Amino acid sequence: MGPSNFRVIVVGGGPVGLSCAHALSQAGIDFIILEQRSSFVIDAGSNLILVPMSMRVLGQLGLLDELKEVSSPLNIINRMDHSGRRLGSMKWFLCDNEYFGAYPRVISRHDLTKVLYQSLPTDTLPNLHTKKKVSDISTTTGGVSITCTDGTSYEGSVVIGADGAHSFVRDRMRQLAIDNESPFLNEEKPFLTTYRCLWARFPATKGLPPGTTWETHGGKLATQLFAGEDTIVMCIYERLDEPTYDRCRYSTEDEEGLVGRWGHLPLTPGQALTIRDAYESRIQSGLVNLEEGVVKHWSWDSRLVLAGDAAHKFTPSTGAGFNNGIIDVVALVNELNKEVQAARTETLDLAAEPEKAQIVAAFKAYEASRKELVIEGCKMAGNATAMATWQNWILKFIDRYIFSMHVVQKFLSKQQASRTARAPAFDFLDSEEELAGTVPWSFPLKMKSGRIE
Ligand SMILES: Cc1cc2nc3c(=O)[nH]c(=O)nc-3n(C[C@H](O)[C@H](O)[C@H](O)COP(=O)(O)OP(=O)(O)OC[C@H]3O[C@@H](n4cnc5c(N)ncnc54)[C@H](O)[C@@H]3O)c2cc1C
Repeated sequence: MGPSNFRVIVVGGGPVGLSCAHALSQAGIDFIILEQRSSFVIDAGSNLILVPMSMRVLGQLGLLDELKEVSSPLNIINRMDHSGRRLGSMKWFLCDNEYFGAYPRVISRHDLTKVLYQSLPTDTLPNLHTKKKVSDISTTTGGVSITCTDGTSYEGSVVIGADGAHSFVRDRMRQLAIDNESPFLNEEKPFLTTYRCLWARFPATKGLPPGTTWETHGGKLATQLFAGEDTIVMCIYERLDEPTYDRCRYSTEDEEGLVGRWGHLPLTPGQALTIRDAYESRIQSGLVNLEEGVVKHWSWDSRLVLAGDAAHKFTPSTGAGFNNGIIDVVALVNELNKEVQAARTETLDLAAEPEKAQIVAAFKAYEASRKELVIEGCKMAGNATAMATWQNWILKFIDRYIFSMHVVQKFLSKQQASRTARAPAFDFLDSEEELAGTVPWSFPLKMKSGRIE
């Protein structure tokens, strides 16, 4: 950690907050993390898919080998309708192994957060605080001051809001915009929910080896099943009667109600495993609304900036949420690091802080580099969910007859590959290029091995 006066306060220690900790620590930028839960390792939640763009930067952070040990490669998604009729298969999610030399991987949220937390340098651990629910943020002439519900307070230069879809930092940004009569005003409720998702994790069963993936599609409801090493996760997407901007918390009775409505439907061919079978053998489950949208303004002045689900929310059908969150971290820390290094070099003072204008420019450059790709990704995820739940006859027709055509998948895979290739990597870290395939990354890494300059 550099002896700088520039200190970043990260609100939220979920997967994106922990990724910030790695990136800031590698850049030598002082930081603290404030997390409301009692642990950084999350023992709940659905599994996550890691795709090549995030695996590449996790490799730069030196975490890929460890993550590979606790994750399984995914290759083919098999698809059928609710009556068991095959709809064909596709590469997950249009991610062609040959393009980037890697299969996507399925990992439990527990293992992901465990690796992210336990691999942090020991000298940074005192900067990570649990049981700190942020309840107030004020901007000062020198930076920001944060208060938590237990009465403790923290001072810093900027705040990164990595505090999820219902972000407190985002609410505070809106209040500051209102107080200052600023045109940079976000909506009060930026995310629309059209679907809810019941997820459940249950013990691995015979006949579903790690990496097996099944989807079922049909009117109003779609399912996904991912087999990991020890457990299998199912996600059931149900379309709501009416889309809503309101937050909703569901109870176990609501979960049981959904299973009552749809429990007879198969997750795999031949009724071998139904939704009810999987739910009844669950280790954990949850029912959540699937918010969708991209926040209009990602930063406030030179003080507050959003990353991950706080800035954008995707339906999980394409596994895009965390994968985009970590790329936010890359783009944001690249920009901040540039300004911190420039301030240090100009003044020959390791404690120098960037000027306000430089931080504003860094935040704007970060947002500009991410927005377009994130909006595209969000639309794609929403379309995938709409198509799988046969939202109208056109989508049903495309899903049943067009999407499984090899030529269509090849075309879409190439488009997806060009989006992936545009994802940035850390520009201040060298790397072994482990993920090299037939599509060149548009952000070449400086190679330790000297293969690419
Ligand atoms: C069913 C399901 C399946 C998914 N599958 C995938 C997938 O396959 N691939 C993928 O990439 N993504 C997937 N996602 C999305 C992924 O889970 C999210 O995008 C990811 O968790 C976002 O990380 P985050 O750190 O931004 O937010 P979160 O994970 O929500 O973490 C935010 C953190 O901030 C803390 N916090 C909140 N408020 C405060 C406060 N006031 N003070 C202090 N701390 C606070 C919270 O406790 C939490 O730890 C899925 C989501 C769902 C619901």
